[in-house]
Amino acid sequence: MRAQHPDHVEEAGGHTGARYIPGFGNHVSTEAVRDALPVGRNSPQRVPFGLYAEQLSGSAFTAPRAENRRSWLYRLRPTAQHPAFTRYYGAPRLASAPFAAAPDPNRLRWDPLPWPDTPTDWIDSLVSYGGTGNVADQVGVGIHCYAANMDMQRAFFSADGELLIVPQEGALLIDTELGRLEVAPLQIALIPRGVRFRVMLQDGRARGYVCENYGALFRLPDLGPIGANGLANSRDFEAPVAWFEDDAEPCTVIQKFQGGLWETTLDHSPFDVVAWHGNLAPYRYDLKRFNTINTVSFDHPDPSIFTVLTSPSDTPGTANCDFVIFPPRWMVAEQTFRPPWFHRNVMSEFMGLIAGQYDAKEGGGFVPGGASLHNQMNGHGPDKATYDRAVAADLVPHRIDDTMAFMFETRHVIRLAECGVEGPARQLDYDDVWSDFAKAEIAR
Ligand SMILES: O=C(O)Cc1cc(O)ccc1O
Ligand SMILES: [Fe+2]
Repeated sequence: MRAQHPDHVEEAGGHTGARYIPGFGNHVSTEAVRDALPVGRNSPQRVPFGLYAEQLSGSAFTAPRAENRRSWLYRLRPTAQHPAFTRYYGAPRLASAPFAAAPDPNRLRWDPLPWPDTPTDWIDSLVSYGGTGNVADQVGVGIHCYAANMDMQRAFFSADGELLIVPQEGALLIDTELGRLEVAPLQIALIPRGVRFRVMLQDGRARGYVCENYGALFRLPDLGPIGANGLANSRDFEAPVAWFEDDAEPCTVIQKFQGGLWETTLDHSPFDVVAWHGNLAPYRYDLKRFNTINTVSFDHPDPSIFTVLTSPSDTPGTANCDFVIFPPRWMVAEQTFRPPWFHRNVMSEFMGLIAGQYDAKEGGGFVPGGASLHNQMNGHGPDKATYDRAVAADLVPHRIDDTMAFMFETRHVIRLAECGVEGPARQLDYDDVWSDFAKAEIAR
């Protein structure tokens, strides 16, 4: 199976055979079998090889052109060919907004999710920490973590939103209907709503974070005065080339639909798309390619300068969700308190740590795989160890290295799922990181 098309560049496949097409939201064409892709029309009377043409919509048909996202898939069998879905009662800790618990204003922090003690695949391992908005209104996000130790032998899709997957430990091979993605820690994957996929664990086990975006599709942020280049560059997002299985083994497909899980069993592989074209695709992106921009004079810029992807809301500049990272960078600000400042934010902040140490929490407690939540208007910022060091520091240029924290920042208050409230990983002493600050004394 080899993708052949003159319109795009394809990198050589690694040991998994995954190959990629660069560019975010580009209109691409890819075929795993020569001449499988119809030319000049989306739905010819007779598709090459008798393949079935199917449109996959990521936006309403009538969405403005700049917002319009869809792809055409050419497959061995129509997706419609499946028995009825029945309720699935696995993945017991996966849930959707709105969550019933009363919104909690407290600052919260969690240790990493423990590894499962029985074989657990990616889908069954998902634990919802919380979410915003309402899945039924296509507003808000679900925030989940996974800690899995078994390859998925089945396929999954969320009808409720696109999935931003942030691996923290263990590389993933994500087989999707549109092709295969290799995604290691410090890379991310973005899987469109409805696209079926399965997650294989390249290192035997894997842990990470998921933002399930019920709202407007993630896109690159506007750059304003930054100019035409910078932050996450479009060309560094990679879509997979077409890849398919011609497999008559039964395959269970699980879908998440309005918060509920449903399953059916196909008598064939759902990964049977031989060719596709369009601008709705899964992507991977290497966070190490982020062009980090920061102050070269004074003061600590707002963290929006580190936005990788944004899902806008109906109010300009006020995101349904921003995905923000805190990558390695030089700190050179003069006469400045360099770490994150104390603040209260109208937006709500869920943070995770992929690697290393976060520059607001030198005192410990926020470790790779862990998480924290600072909801709307609730004060937070550097811990005491960070503060003490920063006010005493000699402000020579200093490189923050070997680190990668991230934030899902949303305009809506993050309500906790049951596992977020009661999960064994919840730290009960988080408030203490701010309890030891001495009162400032006014000299009279
Ligand atoms: O709270 C946090 O640690 C995230 C954060 C970082 C920063 O540099 C400025 C604001 C902000 O919310
Ligand atoms: Fe913050």
